[in-house]
Amino acid sequence: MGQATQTAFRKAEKKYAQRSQTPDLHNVVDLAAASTRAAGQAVRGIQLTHDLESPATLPFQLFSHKRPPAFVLRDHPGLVLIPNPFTDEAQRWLARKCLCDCPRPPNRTNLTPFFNEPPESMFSLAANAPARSKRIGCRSHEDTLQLGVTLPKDSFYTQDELPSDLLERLRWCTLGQQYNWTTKEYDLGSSPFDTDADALMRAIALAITHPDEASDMPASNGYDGAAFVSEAGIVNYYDERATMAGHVDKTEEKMDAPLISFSIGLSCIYLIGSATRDTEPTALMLRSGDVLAMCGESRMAYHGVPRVFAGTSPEFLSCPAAGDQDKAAEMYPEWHYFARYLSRHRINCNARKCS
Ligand SMILES: O=C(O)CCC(=O)C(=O)O
Ligand SMILES: [Fe+2]
Repeated sequence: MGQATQTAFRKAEKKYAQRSQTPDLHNVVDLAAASTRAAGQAVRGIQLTHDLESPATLPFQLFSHKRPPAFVLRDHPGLVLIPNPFTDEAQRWLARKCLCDCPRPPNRTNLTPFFNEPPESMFSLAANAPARSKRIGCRSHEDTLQLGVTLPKDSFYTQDELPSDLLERLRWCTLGQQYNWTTKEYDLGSSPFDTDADALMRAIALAITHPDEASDMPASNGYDGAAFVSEAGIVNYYDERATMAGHVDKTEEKMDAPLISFSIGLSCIYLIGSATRDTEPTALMLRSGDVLAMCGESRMAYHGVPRVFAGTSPEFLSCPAAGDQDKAAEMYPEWHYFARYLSRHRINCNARKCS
């Protein structure tokens, strides 16, 4: 696509993706850096309408405040941002969930069509002494074709591989109703949505219900959060060079419910535009723990991740001993495996109600 026909969204993607020099972050809305244009002009504070309650099943607090500060973007009605409401232990627990519990059968991953994935996640295998040296078998070409994808050109996907090498190629897993990236439909059956993750998403949906009642801003979220259930979700795994191109999530049958997400690990630039690629998007700095909800108008908006920033994972994730004393520790591999991964990756977990 030539310069003249490039959309405003694409231009912004290129600007933040370029690596030859540090991108100009002057216009990035960054709630943790008060010096940017963001703080005063781009966002407006809102009151959460319900307390953020931890699921009763958890032996520790998920949220550091019941009513943490929350914001909407003035130029993007319906985009709600709750800067990291989690305790450090909760972030570590969420990371463990996203790495050990989510990317395993019956949930599908980007590796599913090519490898006979064992019941454990690649992360758990890579962190386990006898398992880590055992190669995972690749599928036959017939099997791969039957699973509805084309055969890869990269020979990596046509030979047996070590769990640690597969982990480096893990890009996504699907939760609940399984999304088919080829047909762009939820037509690959369903697996149970993790109950704790669903409880967390519901707590957020409830807390952001009607935040604009008392203001003259356009309603940012008229959806009744009590009706929210996580029916489908995606966990995205980004290494330091990974990006997600601009898109609209519109497969869901009904689009009135918010799309809710949290991110763990490295910071990133998140672009949020409008219903067309022709509007210049707003760039947000998303940091570890940040919660984003796309409600109302912004549920239909183009968005993407053109840049992940190396070296930005917080100490309580990237320090090898950080999680050794956590309440969840005994169920999972030693923390130093997570620390190594989280110091080089960003994880985004999102949930949608489809019907
Ligand atoms: O990684 C993110 O923050 C965005 C993910 C996303 O847009 C998606 O999974 O549809
Ligand atoms: Fe998306």
